[in-house]
Amino acid sequence: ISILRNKTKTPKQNFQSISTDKQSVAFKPPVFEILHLNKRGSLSFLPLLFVFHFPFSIGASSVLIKRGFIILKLCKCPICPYSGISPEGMEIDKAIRDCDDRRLKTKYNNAIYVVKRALALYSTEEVAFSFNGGKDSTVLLHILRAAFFLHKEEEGCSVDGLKEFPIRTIYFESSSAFPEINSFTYDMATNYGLLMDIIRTDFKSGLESLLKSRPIRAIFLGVRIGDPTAVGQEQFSPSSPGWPPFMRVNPILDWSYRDVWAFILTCKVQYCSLYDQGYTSIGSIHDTLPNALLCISNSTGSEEKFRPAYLLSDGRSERAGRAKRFSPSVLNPMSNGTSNVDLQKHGMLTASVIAVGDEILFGTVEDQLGLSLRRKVHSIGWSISHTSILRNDIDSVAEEVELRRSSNEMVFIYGGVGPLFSDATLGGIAKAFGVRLAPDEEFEEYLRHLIGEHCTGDRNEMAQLPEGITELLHHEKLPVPLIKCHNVIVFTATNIVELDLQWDCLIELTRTGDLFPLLEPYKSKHLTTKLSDVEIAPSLAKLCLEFPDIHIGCYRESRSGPIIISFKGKNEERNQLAADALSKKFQPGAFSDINLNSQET
Ligand SMILES: Cc1cc2nc3c(=O)[nH]c(=O)nc-3n(C[C@H](O)[C@H](O)[C@H](O)COP(=O)(O)O)c2cc1C
Ligand SMILES: Nc1ncnc2c1ncn2[C@@H]1O[C@H](COP(=O)(O)OP(=O)(O)OP(=O)(O)O)[C@@H](O)[C@H]1O
Ligand SMILES: [Mg+2]
Repeated sequence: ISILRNKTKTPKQNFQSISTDKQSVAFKPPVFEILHLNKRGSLSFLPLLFVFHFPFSIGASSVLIKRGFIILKLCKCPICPYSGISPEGMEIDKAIRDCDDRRLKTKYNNAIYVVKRALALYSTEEVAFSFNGGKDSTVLLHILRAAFFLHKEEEGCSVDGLKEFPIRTIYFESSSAFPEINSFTYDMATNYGLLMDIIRTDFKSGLESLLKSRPIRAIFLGVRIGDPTAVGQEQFSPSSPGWPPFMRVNPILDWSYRDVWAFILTCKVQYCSLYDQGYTSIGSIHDTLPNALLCISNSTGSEEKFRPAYLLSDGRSERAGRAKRFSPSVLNPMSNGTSNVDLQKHGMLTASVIAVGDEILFGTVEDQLGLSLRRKVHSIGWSISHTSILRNDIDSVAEEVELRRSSNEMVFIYGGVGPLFSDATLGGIAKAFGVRLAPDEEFEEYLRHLIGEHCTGDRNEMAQLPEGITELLHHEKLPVPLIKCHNVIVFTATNIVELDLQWDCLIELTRTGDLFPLLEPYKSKHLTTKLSDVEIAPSLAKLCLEFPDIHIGCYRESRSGPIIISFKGKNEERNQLAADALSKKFQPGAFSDINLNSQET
């Protein structure tokens, strides 16, 4: 205003401020000053005013000027001394306090609480904010700014005049990011004075080098419970094994899709333009499309139009526009050009059996299910390539499932399914397939019948299944259906009787449906000998080459006792031929038949 007075050389009294409207919109509130120009003078000062003080947008409609008014709209500007974190951080707080959305208020207060606890635990230099311009990290940006302000206020420190937001911001920039995301991220950095660390390598190595150069101990992330990467995380979760050590702080972990949009719209904060074009969750340009559920169908066949992201009614479909991460051949192991018939003919199908449970791993309980399950799988003619026992840990399960599902036709997994904190199996499977755990209404219905009134917690949380990849296998004899996620079948059995029932139902469903092929069962033949291992070793090695279709195994029950040789194949005659071939290489009577088959079924 003083510049205006000087430029126009209008006496001070000629300008009269007739109204000041400080609007409480989110962030740098535009301040309107309407000045009344008593004596109409030259308007040439107006362009000059723009040049000299461009952060302010100056409106002066000719009508108004004729009537002697000039409107000055004083807005936020990155280089303007009025920029900074105060009082805008408070504008968010005020917007939430003034709204009537009680759920949003609770979510907001919890998120603020988490940030404030983190700021109490770590110094400002020790925390960082991982920002990618997405809607969730946009929400987090504003929560961080508000919480920082509140935290400093509680500490009795003033943040007035701070031009930069002191929590360092990390952005992993990638050439496959949407340009809109990139420019929005940079715009936000400028608008809010974010101190950016731009990293152009992958997350893990980028963080490794960042943590070497900065004293960062905790990183704020906009991860939400529905995200695949949220599986197993809490509001404070140490980074995973194999990652550099830091605390992942997830203040909006419990926010739903609706909560995110309620916040953005209530606080009227800016968000990336892609969300107005039907994108509901944004990955890379290679794997993200607008959400088809927001498509406005048009009969003319012209370009498709999409409604904005905040109109998506069911947040569970948030990631519908994101492509899944696995290849079709892994998705359907039978679709890699080899037909079921071919595979069956050659009896080449392999399965892995995975047990999940600390109690099994540490030997606290005897794992009878594993033995029984391996025999069952073998009895349908499948070969077992691997069996493993895992800790109750989502990352361990995810890693193993990912490895086994891609190298085997089927994976059978048991243990660790249920509502306990230690039940990591379904979360691990979800993570292995790159999907999130989401409440499943159908499964919830079964649980409702089963648990009924005994349920104290949120049944919805118990009924969370890997989203978009789960098939429930119903059988009238089963109180709860079996869970199949592509080529991974989950048994919920906790003892042999339950496993027997689940297995029998599965086989019945397989016979009637097309879950997986049932193959010609293996047949075994066993010989025993008192010859030493050194004596028989060369002949056995040769035999393996002569009978590649037969699995020839050799073991002993005690160091000094006889050796047992097993022949396992789909054809009894071939087993016999191999056994005869071995016997012929030694003195008659060196080997005798032994019947062990009763143990095998
Ligand atoms: C700051 C930061 C920390 C991360 N920490 C971990 C971690 O501790 N463990 C992990 O498995 N992934 C970690 N990630 C990777 C994410 O879980 C996830 O893979 C990544 O955000 C890519 O997700 P998208 O494929 O859905 O885009 C981290 C990512 C970021 C940005
Ligand atoms: N490239 C990245 N740079 C910095 N942080 C990232 C990056 N990608 C992911 N993050 C962190 O992980 C969180 C979750 O990522 P996600 O892809 O779900 O983005 P978002 O912000 O949630 O947006 P949306 O779900 O709409 O894609 C982000 O909020 C952010 O904290
Ligand atoms: Mg997200």
